Amino acid sequence: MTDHALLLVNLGSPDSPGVADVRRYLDQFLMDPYVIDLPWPLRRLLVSLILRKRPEQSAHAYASIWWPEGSPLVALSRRLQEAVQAHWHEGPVELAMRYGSLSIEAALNRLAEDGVRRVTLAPLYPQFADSTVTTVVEETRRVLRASGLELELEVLAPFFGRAEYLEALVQSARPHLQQGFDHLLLSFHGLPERHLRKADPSGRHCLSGADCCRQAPPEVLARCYRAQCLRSAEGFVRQMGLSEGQWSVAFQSRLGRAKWIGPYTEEQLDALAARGVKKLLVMCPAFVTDCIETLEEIGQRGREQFRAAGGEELLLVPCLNDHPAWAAALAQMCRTPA
Ligand SMILES: C=CC1=C(C)c2cc3[nH]c(cc4nc(cc5[nH]c(cc1n2)c(C)c5CCC(=O)O)C(CCC(=O)O)=C4C)c(C)c3C=C
Ligand SMILES: [Fe+2]
Ligand SMILES: [Fe+2]
Repeated sequence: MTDHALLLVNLGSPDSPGVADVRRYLDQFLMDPYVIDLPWPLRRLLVSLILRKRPEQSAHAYASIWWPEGSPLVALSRRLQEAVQAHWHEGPVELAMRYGSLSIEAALNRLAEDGVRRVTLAPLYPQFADSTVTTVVEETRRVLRASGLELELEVLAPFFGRAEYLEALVQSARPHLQQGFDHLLLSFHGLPERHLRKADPSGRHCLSGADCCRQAPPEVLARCYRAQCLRSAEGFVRQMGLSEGQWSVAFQSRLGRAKWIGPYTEEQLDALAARGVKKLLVMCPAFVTDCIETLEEIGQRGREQFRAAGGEELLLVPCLNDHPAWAAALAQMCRTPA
């Protein structure tokens, strides 16, 4: 059987670190109603305000991490695609980006032309959020409806707690942890608190108390990004054999003035340095490929901040990228996607 394809979808990057390309990319990304969840006129107004200064700042940040092959996120996703293909014999493995170049539409058209009948869609996000997973799934469904392509679609569910993902994380991170460290910070991408409340099917569990994520019932856990991040972190440290006090969780990449889920990575970097942590390891398990948020925000700005606060060394643990254990794990999870 060679008619069952995989479609890997990551977030996407600007075409270049030039200000015009970054502005176009940010406009498409932030105008997605799953990312900035305001009615269109307000969203347009807010995004236009953000686009007055942000493209210059982000372009500078992108330029500092750009590779000869282009954006690290896109280049690493391509390498992952090739590595997964070696484990997936049921059909082609395609790659698309939700924003910017490499559209989902073009990928689906290529698959249909190749005679594919069945597609397993793998949003490359371990934890569920409307701003990542839902927007990818909805865009894929929209393209299928609009094009009339007759492709049977299955979706890989968020894999935050799956043994295959956690084991790959352990195998890729272990050599870095073996170098020794005072503390391990697991820094996840942040999310506005409003998004968490909106996704809560009970309408009252999320953010109801300091420990709500640890007591989330299954239907809440299935939709709560913060609870899923904590499960990933706990699963990873358990399998690594770390003890309490050696590690903590924080959330990075806050944008705008609204309240985001905490604790905030920026504040934790100062707090850890003040507590006497000298050698800090940071890993970012919400990202499967390294990107501006890991390489620049943590690897450059975070490192400077930690050192200025009295720390000596901040080491960034690479994301899963195209690690052989991860490529095998992803193919295996796609065989039982639900
Ligand atoms: C309201 C704004 C944002 C939400 C909500 C958000 C959620 C979210 N994002 C990721 C993963 C990635 N985000 C990346 C970049 C990025 N994210 C935002 C804003 C929100 N993200 C911005 C404005 C940017 C662009 C960079 C910048 O200007 O700072 C990336 C990296 C892209 C790259 O090219 O390298 C990833 C990956 C997750 C997982 C998530 C929700 C949980
Ligand atoms: Fe983001
Ligand atoms: Fe929650």
